[in-house]
Amino acid sequence: MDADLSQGIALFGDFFDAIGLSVAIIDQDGRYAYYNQECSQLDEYTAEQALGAYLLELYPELDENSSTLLQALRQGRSYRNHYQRYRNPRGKAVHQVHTTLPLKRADGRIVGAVELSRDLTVVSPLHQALVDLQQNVEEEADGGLMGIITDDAAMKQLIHQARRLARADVQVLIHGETGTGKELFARLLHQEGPRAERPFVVLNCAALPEPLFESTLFGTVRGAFTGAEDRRGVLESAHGGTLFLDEINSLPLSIQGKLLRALQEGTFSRVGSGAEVRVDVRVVAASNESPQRMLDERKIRPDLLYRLNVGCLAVPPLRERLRDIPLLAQSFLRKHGKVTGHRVQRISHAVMERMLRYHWPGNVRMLENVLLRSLILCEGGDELDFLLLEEEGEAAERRAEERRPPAPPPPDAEGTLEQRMARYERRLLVDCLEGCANLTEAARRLGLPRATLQYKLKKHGIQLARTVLG
Ligand SMILES: Nc1ncnc2c1ncn2[C@@H]1O[C@H](COP(=O)(O)OP(=O)(O)OP(=O)(O)O)[C@@H](O)[C@H]1O
Repeated sequence: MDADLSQGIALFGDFFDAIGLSVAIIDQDGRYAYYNQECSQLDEYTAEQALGAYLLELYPELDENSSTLLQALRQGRSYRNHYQRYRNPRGKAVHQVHTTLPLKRADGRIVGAVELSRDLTVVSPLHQALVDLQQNVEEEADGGLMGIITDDAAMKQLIHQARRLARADVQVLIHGETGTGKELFARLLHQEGPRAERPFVVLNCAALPEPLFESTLFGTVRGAFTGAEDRRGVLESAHGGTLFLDEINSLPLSIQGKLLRALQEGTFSRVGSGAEVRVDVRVVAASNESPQRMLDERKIRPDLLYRLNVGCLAVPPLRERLRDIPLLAQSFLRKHGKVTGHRVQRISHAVMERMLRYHWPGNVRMLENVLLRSLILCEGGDELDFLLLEEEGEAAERRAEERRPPAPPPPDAEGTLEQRMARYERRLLVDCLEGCANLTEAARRLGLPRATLQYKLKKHGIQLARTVLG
C-alpha cells in the first residue's frame, strides 16, 4: 500500500469511525485498506473479511465500470451525493447516497479511492410516506380544480372559461367524448359558483328506462300510479343548488318539453298532483354529441338547447392533448400504486410512445383503467414496461381501422342522382359545421362565400346550434 495512503488512514481512522457514515477506502490495487463499522452494517462483511480483499471479490455482481470506487481509482472520476440502490451480498435491499473521490498524492498520482455513504434504508419509507402525504395535500389543494389535471393550453383556457361561467351562475352545456372529464367540469361549475354550499345532484339520463324519467325528474305523490309513493324528484332535491343532467341527448323529447317549462317558470307539479312546486335550480347538462349533431339528429329540442346552452364548454379528446398523457399517467400510477402496492416510479420509453400514439376512444377514464390493469399485472420493479391496452385481437382490428381511410358516407340506394347528391351535400355541411367555431370558419373551410353557405343551410333545412351562429 502507498505510504502516504497508509499514513492518512492512520491519521484519520478515528475520525472516520466517529462521523456516523460508512467509509470505505481502497488502495491502488483495488483492495480494501479501510472499512468501518457502518460499512459492515450496510453490507454485512466484517472489517476482517473486507480488509485486504479485492473489491470485485467481495462484490462479484459489480465490475470495473459499475463500481464507483474502481471508477474513481482507475478513471479519476468523482461522484457527489450519488444515489444507489442495490442488494448487499446477503440479499438485503440497500438505499444509499454516497460521495466517492479519488485519493491523490501531491504530485497528482492516484493512490486509492474513498467512498462515504449515508444509509437511506431507514429514511426511505419515511421519505415515501412524506411524498404520499404531500401528494394528498396537493391533490386536495389543487386550486379548486376538482382534480382536473392538465398541462394543455386549450384545457387551461377551458378551465378559465368554466370559472367565469361558474360565477355567472348560468346554465351550461358541456360536450365532449365519453371519459373526457365532463362531470369534473360540471362539479367545478358548481363548486366555484354561488351555490357551492347547496346540493349537487347528478342524473344520468342514459341510465334510466323511459317510463321512469318523469317521476325521477319531477317526483310523485302517493297513488299517482300503482305503487307510487310521496317522493321528491331530482329537481326538488337540487333546490338551491345544481342539477347535472348527464347524457341529456338520451332524455325523451316529451320530457324535454316539460323540463323546459319547469326551467322557464321555476315551477312544476309532481306526477299525480296538481299542486305547484317552486324550485330554483341551476342546470348543467352534458352530452357526448355536439350541439349541432344533437339538433341535426333531433335528439334535443332547439328551445331547450338554447336555454341550456347559455354557456358552452367543449372538452377536447385526450388524443388532442398529448401533453396531458404523461401527466395523467404519472398521477394514476401514484394513485393506484398506493392501493395495489406496486410503486412503479417510471414508465418505460416504449410504453410512453405507445400511449402517445394510441387514439384513446374512452379518453381519460380508459387511460386510468388501462394503467390500473397494467399495474396489477406487472411483476413489480421500478418501471412500467408493458401496457395492457386491449385483447390482442381487438387491438389488431383497431389498428387496421386506424389505417383505413375515413369511411365514405353510406351509399344511398334510394332516389335519383340529384336527390342522393343533395343528401350527401347535407351530410358534408353538417359534418363541417360540427368542427367549426362559427359560420365564417365553415365557409372558409368549404371554400364558399358565407352567403352561399347560408343559402345552402336554408335549402337543406339545417338549424344551427347557438355556438355556430356567430
Ligand atoms: N383532466 C383530468 N384529470 C384527472 N382525472 C380526470 C380528468 N379527466 C377525467 N378524469 C377522470 O376520468 C374519469 C371520467 O371522467 P368524467 O366522468 O368526468 O368523464 P365524462 O366525460 O363525464 O364521461 P361520460 O361521458 O362517460 O359520462 C373520472 O374518473 C375522472 O376523475
